[in-house]
Parts: sequence; C-alpha cells; structure tokens
Amino acid sequence: MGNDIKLIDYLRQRHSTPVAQYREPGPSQEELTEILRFASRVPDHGKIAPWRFIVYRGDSRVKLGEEFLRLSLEKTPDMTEAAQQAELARFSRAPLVVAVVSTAAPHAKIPEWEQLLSAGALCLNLVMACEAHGYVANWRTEWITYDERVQSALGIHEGEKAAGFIHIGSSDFNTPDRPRPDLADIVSWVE
Ligand SMILES: Cc1cc2nc3c(=O)[nH]c(=O)nc-3n(C[C@H](O)[C@H](O)[C@H](O)COP(=O)(O)O)c2cc1C
Repeated sequence: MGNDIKLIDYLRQRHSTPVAQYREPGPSQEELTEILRFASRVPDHGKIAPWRFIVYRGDSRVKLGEEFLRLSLEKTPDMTEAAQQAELARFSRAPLVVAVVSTAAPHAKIPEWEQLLSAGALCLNLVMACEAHGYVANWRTEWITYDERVQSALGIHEGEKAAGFIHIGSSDFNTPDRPRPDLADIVSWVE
C-alpha cells in the first residue's frame, strides 16, 4: 500500500481516524519494518534514542485484553457487559498496536524533559509514517498508561513510560474534522 498525497496537502488537512473505524489489513512485516525505521528518524537531542517500540500483534492483543479486563474487574467488580467487552477489545479492535515507550532517564547533558519531548515527536512521526504507507493510525494512552499493575504485562520496564499506544489499521471512514485552534489565540508575534 502507499499514499501519494503531497506533503503540503497532507499537512493542510492532517487528522486522525478514530480506532472504532478500523479494520484489516494492518501493515505487512515488510511495511511495518519500514514504518518503524522512518518513524525513528525523529529529532533527538544528544542522539541518545531515549525511546523504543513494542509491537503487539496477533493473539497477544487478545491475551492483553483478557488481562485488561481482569485488572479492571479487580477495581470495578460490577462492570457492565459493554464495559467488559471494551476491555477485551482494547488492543484487538485495531489490526496492530505499537507502544512508543519513553526510556527517559537522568543524563549528564540532556534534560529528561527533552527526552520526553522526543518520545512525543516519535509518536506523531509514527502516525505519519503509517499514513504515508496508506494506513490510518491513532495516538492513544488510555488508563493502561497510568496503572502500575499492567506495565509488566505490556512489556514496559520499571522507570519507563508509554508515550502512546499507536493503533494502526485500514479505514474508509471519512472522519469529520474537529475544531482547530484559532491562530490568534496561540501565536504571539515578536517584532
Ligand atoms: C498523548 C496523547 C494521548 C491521547 N490519548 C487518547 C486516549 O486515550 N483516548 C482518546 O480518545 N484520544 C486520545 N488522544 C487523542 C487522539 O489522538 C485523537 O484522536 C487525536 O488527538 C485527534 O486529533 P487529530 O485529528 O488532530 O489527530 C490522545 C492524544 C495525545 C496527544
């Protein structure tokens, strides 16, 4: 697959497609390798690559859904059927999920703030690399980013944090745009 849209046209209307609209296929192994390689070409002060990827595909997404449900039921035993189904489907509603994991740590020269910013840039670059290959992608964090109990099942080590779980798939959905900030509210012109 591919997308021949010119960069300037893409940027003019760039928007995400919500995960609820995703279907198969996701990228092939070859495409995903290229997507991850392109995505990792991201600004990174000090060239320390303070991030890594975890790819969740196949049955691992279903098994993680079972773990999300188990942990959710621990906290909220009276979950509705719909809420339980949402936990089971959390990682299998898209063909593929890729975690961008920040490995930011104290460094002699590079502030941790800048390492975190680089992980955020990596998330958006990954979204755009997917779209350049003709797929859709959505940057999500959700409760699983902030609950200590689920980190080890996700493969996230102590001291690391998910900057995003990028959901990837195909879609024909025509996503309506959301309101965008008025430039007058966000730009200060300094002469
Ligand atoms: C760090 C971060 C985390 C997000 N987590 C969620 C989330 O958990 N659930 C959600 O519905 N949207 C989440 N979003 C928003 C989605 O990415 C949303 O689809 C997107 O911002 C839509 O804007 P766009 O069309 O400009 O891409 C998150 C965005 C960011 C930057």
